[in-house]
Amino acid sequence: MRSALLRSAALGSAPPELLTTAEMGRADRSTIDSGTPGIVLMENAGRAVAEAVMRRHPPGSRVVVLAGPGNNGGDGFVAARRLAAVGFRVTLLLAGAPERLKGDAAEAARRWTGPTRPATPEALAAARPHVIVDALFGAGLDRPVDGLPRALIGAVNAARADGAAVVAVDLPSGVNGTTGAVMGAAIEADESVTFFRAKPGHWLLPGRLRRGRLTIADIGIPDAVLATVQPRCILVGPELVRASLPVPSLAGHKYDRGHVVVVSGGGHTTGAARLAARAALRVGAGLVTLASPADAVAVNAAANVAVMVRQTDAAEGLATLLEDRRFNAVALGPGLGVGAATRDLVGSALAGCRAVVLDADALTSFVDDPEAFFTALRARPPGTTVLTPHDGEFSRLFDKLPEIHEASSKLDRVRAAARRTGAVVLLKGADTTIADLDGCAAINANAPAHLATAGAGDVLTGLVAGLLAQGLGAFTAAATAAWLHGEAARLVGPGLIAEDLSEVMPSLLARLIEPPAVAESAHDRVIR
Ligand SMILES: NC(=O)C1=CN([C@@H]2O[C@H](COP(=O)(O)OP(=O)(O)OC[C@H]3O[C@@H](n4cnc5c(N)ncnc54)[C@H](OP(=O)(O)O)[C@@H]3O)[C@@H](O)[C@H]2O)[C@@H](O)CC1
Ligand SMILES: Nc1ncnc2c1ncn2[C@@H]1O[C@H](COP(=O)(O)OP(=O)(O)O)[C@@H](O)[C@H]1O
Ligand SMILES: [K+]
Repeated sequence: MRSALLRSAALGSAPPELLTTAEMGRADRSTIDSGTPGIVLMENAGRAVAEAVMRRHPPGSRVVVLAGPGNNGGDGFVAARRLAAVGFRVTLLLAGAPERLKGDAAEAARRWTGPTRPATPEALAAARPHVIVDALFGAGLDRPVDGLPRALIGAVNAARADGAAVVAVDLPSGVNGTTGAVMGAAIEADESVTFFRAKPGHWLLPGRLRRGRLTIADIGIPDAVLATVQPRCILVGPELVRASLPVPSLAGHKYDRGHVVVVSGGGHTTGAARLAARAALRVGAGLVTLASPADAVAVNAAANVAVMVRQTDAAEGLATLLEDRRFNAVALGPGLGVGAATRDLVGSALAGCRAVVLDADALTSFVDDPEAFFTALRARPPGTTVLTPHDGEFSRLFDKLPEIHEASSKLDRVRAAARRTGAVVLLKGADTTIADLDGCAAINANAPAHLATAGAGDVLTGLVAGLLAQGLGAFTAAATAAWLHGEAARLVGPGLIAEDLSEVMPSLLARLIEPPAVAESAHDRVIR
């Protein structure tokens, strides 16, 4: 399933693969080794940057190209030449000595025939630019910025605050393309023009907040290099979701679409499980049952119609219920409370091979002895378990582990957690990140900020469970659910409350799922 999702990446219109800076380096090298000279790639990159400037600014505008000492600076020299050729008033400021330029960047500098001045904050301010092309650092940024580069970054941001537009080459200087981290200081761009594929740092926070609009330019690197590079991370998008969503068969029945059990909290905390249960049903599970402690049965029964309610007393009750193998996905955590009773319920759910999604209190209940929990998770069949922590739950459970403590990005933290638990881990947020045991990862970035509202996470748990019940593997279910969740929030818009998310699911799914072709009958023709 997971590999199907990664394969289906090729079907989408916006390329979903996200390349680390190391992977991008391999893509460049592989293209160059196949006969395209590096200077051709650089010329194409610089032209794409110049075109981005031309799209929004008239000739005659004052442009400062701030070029750094590497190939990012080389792209800047090309952009400067192209902009000057069509009437832009270009000032080229170089950070570093011209004789330090090497290879393609040195060649691009030779092709620039205008003056090259030393880059200083004063020179930048004196040029009074309408537009700044930020070609200081791109993929080669490998340490925190300090000294002159830091002062230059400050000067660019000050000029932007005064009205200059900033177009970043590849990445805003100071943003790490692989991790999205700001390395000491970073430029704030209005647009970033990157090449071949986006990088994780364009989508992970805080990099995403610095890059402005993202333009991905074709610079002549063929898609075929992806077979060599084998990227391990994708951006979830509609094409991937469309390819993964289960389509019910005309000949099928509700049990073909799975039966979800959502475990309810006690009489005063049933809302979270109800939100999850309704979402599981809305996303297409054939049946959903709320497993309720005795004191919650009445309230759950009164508040549900299509969702069924069964009394299940504690962990033993859940274990007995789950002896019926038709219950093929279990969701638990929301509203359960933290403690031994929840740990026991999780134990009942994890026994056996049905799919399980654990959220909220089902995670927090294990913070005092995470190792026992991880051992139980690792014993499960691969691709059957999803954990959906928010930042707080993730930190409580994982942050004591050195490999997670030391990870340099959200992507690496989630990958390390997935490796440690064997489960698919989905770490929520504006840059929701999902990873599996093998390091396959996905970032989902379509969620609007108003999705951060009480109960939204419970709905996500239900969506994951509903998709697991319909047979999706854990990675695909988690990635698909995250995108549907974000998109539902966008459809509802500001004012969203968690209940709304499930209610827009039908119109959202209708846009994604092609109904199966129905054989036309004679009767249909007569009526027409
Ligand atoms: N490869 C290709 O064919 C193509 C590549 N393309 C372009 O190349 C870009 C990558 O180029 P790149 O690898 O040369 O790295 P780049 O971002 O210019 O920076 C390296 C320089 O910065 C320096 N430096 C780093 N950190 C620093 C710090 N904190 N503070 C101070 N200095 C620091 C570092 O210095 P050093 O470590 O040597 O002291 C080195 O000199 C990529 O983003 C894209 O725009 C396109 O043209 C398409 C074809
Ligand atoms: N700034 C944000 N932008 C977009 N989505 C967000 C943001 N912050 C949180 N979310 C999303 O909102 C949901 C909140 O879930 P969670 O924290 O579990 O809340 P609850 O426990 O109230 O259900 C998650 O899906 C998360 O990804
Ligand atoms: K840059």
